[in-house]
Amino acid sequence: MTDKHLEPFDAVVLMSFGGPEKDADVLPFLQNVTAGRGIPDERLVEVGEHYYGFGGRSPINDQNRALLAALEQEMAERGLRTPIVWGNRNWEPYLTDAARALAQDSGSARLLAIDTSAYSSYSSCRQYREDFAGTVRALADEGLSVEFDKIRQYYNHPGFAQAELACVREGLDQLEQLTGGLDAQRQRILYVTHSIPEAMETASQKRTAGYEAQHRQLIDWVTGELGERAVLESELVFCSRSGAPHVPWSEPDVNDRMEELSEQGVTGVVLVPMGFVSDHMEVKFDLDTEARETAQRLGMDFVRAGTVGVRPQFVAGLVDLLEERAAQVRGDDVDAPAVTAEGPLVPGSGACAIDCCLGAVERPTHPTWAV
Ligand SMILES: CC1=C(CCC(=O)O)c2cc3nc(cc4[nH]c(cc5[nH]c(cc1n2)c(C)c5CCC(=O)O)c(CCC(=O)O)c4C)C(CCC(=O)O)=C3C
Ligand SMILES: [Fe+2]
Repeated sequence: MTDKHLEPFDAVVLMSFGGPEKDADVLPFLQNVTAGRGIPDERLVEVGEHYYGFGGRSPINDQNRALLAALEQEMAERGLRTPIVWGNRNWEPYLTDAARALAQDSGSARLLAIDTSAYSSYSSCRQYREDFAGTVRALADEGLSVEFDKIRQYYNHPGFAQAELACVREGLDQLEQLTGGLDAQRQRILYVTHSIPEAMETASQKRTAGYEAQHRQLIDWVTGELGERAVLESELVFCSRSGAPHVPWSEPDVNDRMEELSEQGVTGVVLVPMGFVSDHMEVKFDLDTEARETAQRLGMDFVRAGTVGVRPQFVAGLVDLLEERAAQVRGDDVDAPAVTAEGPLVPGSGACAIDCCLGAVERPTHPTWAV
């Protein structure tokens, strides 16, 4: 096979949230996450307990190690020789350290980033671009020149969408096995994503369909693909709200909705964590622990569907997106497939422009796409 490179990039960076690895990491990690964000202390204590309950170790880092290895393998199989590294916002390995290591030899590096979040919002897109800006500045102070670009938000890329569809199909199979058959009257699919503040939702609508609407578009696509298997009604619910009680966040909460549905005679649910690419702490605690307890209390049949994780369609889709972005930056003609009406959210276009997902506070982002 001939060697290929993702020209003009020197390396790929898998960019994620980061998480603690042991008890002693939990507090400093939470301080990193919440610096200046106005999260009530009670909420921090509560979230700290979630991590201590899992030995102080977030599942997210091992999941990123697995994703990194899967991406490496997929790139190698395509003959792509561009190196790939991993960097985080809130814990080691930090993005700035990963970028420094890449730039140290030649004094500069041009990096193409994958973020581990699929939808458009400040938390899931723009904030990562602020991190890039922070790294660019920090390394400039050290005399190193780094530049970032990123792949598009991929909630409607066929790779992610097909992998999500596979998760839903498996979840339905499990509920069917558990209860002896799917029952349109008494069972529901609950698609779950991370709740965000209403102001963040509004900001996400500036240049795209918006965070919530993107989830709904993908749900509609999945429902269509399920065909005759689309027996159960489905809806979108939220988890992991963390703001002060008087600040509005996306609703309904998954537990509240399960209570309501139970009162209406629903006896079984499949939870599909479509807002998370792997089984993060939110999935392990808020769904596998808390929502499962809610189901037990209500006497409901409960299935938690998988996340896309390292499913081959998802991993191959991410590498397709690397090739797509590199081609766009080179100015080559390239197909940008998408399964929903919004179409591909091309970086640098309106979908991910300088004011995309910008809320009340403006902090510098990188790349500083002007359009
Ligand atoms: C949309 C979204 C995603 C999905 C997109 C993406 O993946 O990026 C996401 C991911 C994650 N969030 C995570 C952890 C936390 N998020 C917090 C706080 C917040 N999240 C928010 C939103 C999101 N968060 C928001 C609006 C806040 C309020 C404060 C703020 O505006 O920043 C807090 C503070 C305590 C609390 O209040 O919960 C923690 C500890 C972890 C790691 C989990 C692990 O360890 O496995 C992951 C992957
Ligand atoms: Fe979060």
